[in-house]
Amino acid sequence: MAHYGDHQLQIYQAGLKGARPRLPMRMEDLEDAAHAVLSRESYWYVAGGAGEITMDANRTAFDKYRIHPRMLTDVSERDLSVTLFDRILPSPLLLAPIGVQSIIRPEAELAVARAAAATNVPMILSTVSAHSMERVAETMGDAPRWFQLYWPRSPELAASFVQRAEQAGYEAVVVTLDTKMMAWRARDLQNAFLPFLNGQGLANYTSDPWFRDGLERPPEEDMWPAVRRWAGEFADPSKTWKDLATLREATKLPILVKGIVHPDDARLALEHGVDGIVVSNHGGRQVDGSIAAIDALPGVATMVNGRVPVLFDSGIRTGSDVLKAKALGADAVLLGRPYIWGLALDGEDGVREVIKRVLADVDLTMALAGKAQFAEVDGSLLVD
Ligand SMILES: Cc1cc2nc3c(=O)[nH]c(=O)nc-3n(C[C@H](O)[C@H](O)[C@H](O)COP(=O)(O)O)c2cc1C
Ligand SMILES: CCCCC(=O)C(=O)O
Repeated sequence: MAHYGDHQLQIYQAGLKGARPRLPMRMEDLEDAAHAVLSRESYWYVAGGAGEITMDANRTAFDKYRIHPRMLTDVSERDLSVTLFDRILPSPLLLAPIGVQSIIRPEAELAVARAAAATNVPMILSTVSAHSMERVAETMGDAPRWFQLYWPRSPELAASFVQRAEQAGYEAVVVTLDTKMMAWRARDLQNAFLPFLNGQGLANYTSDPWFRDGLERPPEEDMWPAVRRWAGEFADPSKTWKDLATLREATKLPILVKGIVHPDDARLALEHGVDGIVVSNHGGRQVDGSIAAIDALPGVATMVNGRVPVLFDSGIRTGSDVLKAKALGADAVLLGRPYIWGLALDGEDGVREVIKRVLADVDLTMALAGKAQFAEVDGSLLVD
């Protein structure tokens, strides 16, 4: 039986022929290598946060939780699969929605989509992608994909987005709640860099009939009216829980909410009929000084109590992070910045390689901790 961990042997075997890994193995070195090839503006747009306190805490908080390995269990046949919304996925990993990937490479989300499809890891496409959701879907065949919604001000545009997504074979809608506006981000302000203002990341808007209708000039001739309209449409700070009902009417797809860190919001989300929750603090990019995402997970998971899937992101870098998140109540996790470093360094191949490494690490760490089934990892994996 093939296992994700076999990737380890492939790397050693290539070494026998004198080949060293193309991408640095340690996550920190991977990020440093990406830093070296990207422009200052692009690197900091991805690496930066709303200050550094929560971004750092997202990593260091994992250290508080320690795995307590068990010996002499049969781990010869391992299974990392999870079932989400009736689809069996071979692993518990999804790609977090990351917008405006054209600042990294022009092929952007198309390269990521191909890597996701090749590894059967669902891609969650951002609303603010550089390529339209239809174009991305075309590159993916039947491979699983979800659509992340930045919930526009106009109900017409919101409905159009989710219906286009449904039409293009996206299997779930992830509504991001933590970005009603962009945080104060010192790195980007220092670089005076906001890629949307020169028209990047607007493909889903400029390809939308409703959005185009309201423009005095087509974006192909003049991007500025589209940018202005986007700035007005992007989000609506007046939205509240009751508005979820209008989204619910617009699509049959499962709706998840992303950005939940408080158990009371998990309760409200359930009361308003969501189909899943993503515990996330947006990688520390929105509220600096807020709770580390992994510390928010147990309270949310307890509140949800298995009624809907709970996903987790913000700080996932290694196999043990994935296992800790599962032990603390997540059904699956989203990988964020690391795949962007893979994209920066080696395009589609780089993204695929980063995914394979994380999954190899999950597989080996799980086995060495004494578990054969990811689905069976629970709180008993951790030191009390
Ligand atoms: C450059 C960048 C762009 C992002 N764009 C989006 C987005 O368009 N939609 C969204 O819901 N989250 C977005 N996020 C947040 C990610 O989905 C995810 O929550 C975050 O990256 C997790 O933190 P980590 O990458 O440090 O693990 C973005 C994150 C980064 C780094
Ligand atoms: C306008 C916000 C878009 C991208 C995003 O979510 C981020 O940069 O964190």
